[in-house]
Amino acid sequence: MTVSEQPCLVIKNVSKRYRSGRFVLRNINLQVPQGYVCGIVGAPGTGKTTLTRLLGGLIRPTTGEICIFGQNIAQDTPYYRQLVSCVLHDSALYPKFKVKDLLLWLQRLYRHWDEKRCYSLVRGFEIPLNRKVNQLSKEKHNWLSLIIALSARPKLMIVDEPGKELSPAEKREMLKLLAQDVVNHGTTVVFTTSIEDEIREFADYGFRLEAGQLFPCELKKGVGHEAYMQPFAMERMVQS
Ligand SMILES: Nc1ncnc2c1ncn2[C@@H]1O[C@H](COP(=O)(O)OP(=O)(O)OP(=O)(O)O)[C@@H](O)[C@H]1O
Repeated sequence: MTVSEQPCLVIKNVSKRYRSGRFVLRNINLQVPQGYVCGIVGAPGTGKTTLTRLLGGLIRPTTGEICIFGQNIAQDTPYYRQLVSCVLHDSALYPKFKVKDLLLWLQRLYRHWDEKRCYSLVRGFEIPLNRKVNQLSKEKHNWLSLIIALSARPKLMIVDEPGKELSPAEKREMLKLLAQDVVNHGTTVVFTTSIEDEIREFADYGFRLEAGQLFPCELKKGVGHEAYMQPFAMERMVQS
């Protein structure tokens, strides 16, 4: 397998049990190739946030391993942190920073930070630069989290229920923005949702999370996202 064919994300036999309870995820296997959108749909409480936090390296699997471009994320290297942006639906940004100071600080932190794009999105979504993060509305905070994640120019974006707290129109806009990033920059996107139609519209490949396991969703390919739809065998993504 050449480097370009190497999957962006590989989840191998991953299970997760919190100390206090049952297994939330059971022996999950998934491969996501570079430059595709993978959507995971699940009812409330099925483990979407748990999976997102595992992929973002925020918690550790009970068993199994997660590799990004062949590297196990348990090693937690700065290299990996530059490759991945993880946005949780309740992500908290530094509350006391003014937006402009936060962006300047992040710009120094991320090697591939795209300043031009960042300010263009900040202007486009009318994020007030002089306001403190904790004075932003929930909607603006949501947008800012996504803008920051995109501006870091990650190879892999992991987004937990994008736009969960936005209006349906804004939520669509957010999903479109993510899909555009795949077209324009070859980013790989993994997002979760509780709405199956979003998977049908925005994902190249979709999976249903149920009883701790992933099952492929039937997608009507070509509906609204022909531009970034390319043939790929789904069997290669889920291995049982
Ligand atoms: N830190 C934790 N400790 C113990 N149990 C937890 C913890 N976090 C989540 N859980 C449990 O794991 C299960 C899955 O939760 P999770 O938040 O991952 O699901 P979800 O699909 O994201 O739900 P929602 O759509 O409501 O956000 C739930 O039963 C939840 O109570």
